[in-house]
Amino acid sequence: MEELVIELNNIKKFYRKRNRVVKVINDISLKFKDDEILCLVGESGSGKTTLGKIIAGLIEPTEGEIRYNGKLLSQLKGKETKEIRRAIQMIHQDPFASLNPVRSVYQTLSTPLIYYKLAKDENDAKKRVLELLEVVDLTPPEDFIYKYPHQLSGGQRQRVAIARALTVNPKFIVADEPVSMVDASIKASIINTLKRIRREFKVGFLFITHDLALARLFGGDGKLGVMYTGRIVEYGLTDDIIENPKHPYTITLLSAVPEPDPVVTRSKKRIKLRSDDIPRLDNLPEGCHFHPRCPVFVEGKCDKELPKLEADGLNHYVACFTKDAREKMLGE
Ligand SMILES: Nc1ncnc2c1ncn2[C@@H]1O[C@H](COP(=O)(O)OP(=O)(O)OP(=O)(O)O)[C@@H](O)[C@H]1O
Repeated sequence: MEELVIELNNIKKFYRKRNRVVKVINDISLKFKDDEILCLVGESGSGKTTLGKIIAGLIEPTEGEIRYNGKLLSQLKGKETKEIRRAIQMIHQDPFASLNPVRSVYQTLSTPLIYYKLAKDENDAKKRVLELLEVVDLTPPEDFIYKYPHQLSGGQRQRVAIARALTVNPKFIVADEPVSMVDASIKASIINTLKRIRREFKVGFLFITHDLALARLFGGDGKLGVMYTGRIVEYGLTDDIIENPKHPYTITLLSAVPEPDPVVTRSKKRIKLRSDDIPRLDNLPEGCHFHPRCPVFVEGKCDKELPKLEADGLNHYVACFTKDAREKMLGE
């Protein structure tokens, strides 16, 4: 496969809980190539993980379609399906849960190599596993290859999970909050490893995080999608959105990012929302989902109509009726 184009058209994902419908993803359309860097940010419960799993083909949408190089998963032949599954790998949030406790690092990493016939024999598999451990900065690799998960720290386990994703030479990696559960002191070092992997292997990423500063650190040169209640409310170039946010929710998120300089932090305008409550996904408000909290909401409009994600500038898309939200919220 030369190039992989992933296309999501009007994706929805609903779960039924008792008698209620939980609307986790509410009409998302996106198109991107496997060499792109996309970050998804949003509060807990906004649907980031669910969207990541849909992209990786791990869960099916309730409505809408996902196409890989123009084809639906259901239209792919056996070999093609296997190829897509191999091309898109996922790194999960919790390195403790994602590794099998009774399998050594060697067993974890050699199994996919053998399954996909990427290693000729055991010797070849061992050589490749040692190389992969070097790639994820577990050095010297001989010290790690026969260890079990309980003998590794959280950060080391996450590095093994990254190596596992790399075993099958993926084209695109969905990294779901890959450093949220590791010690603060090693977050930056794992991010640096991922950035090097991005460059060296020319692999694209969907990087999921609730932390805008981290999105910028990893994907400042890529694109950013801001999610709220299962919708993308702002989408565009990461640096552009951070410098020039247009959606009231993005503006609010950015105003809450701490600055390294305490003087700047103190001088930053704190935005007062009309409410702090995130709407329930089984009882979403009519109109714009953000309107009950939005400081610039327009009565009779925002509580009645759901704004679409539309172009507002070059490569910048916003789902909001108010075009000067920043001026109104920050006085800029
Ligand atoms: N299998 C499921 N059944 C019912 N509800 C689910 C299921 N999976 C996810 N949800 C709900 O969907 C919502 C979005 O979950 P998701 O994990 O995608 O959000 P998220 O933005 O990644 O949040 P977090 O940062 O906390 O992981 C949550 O309210 C969650 O409880």
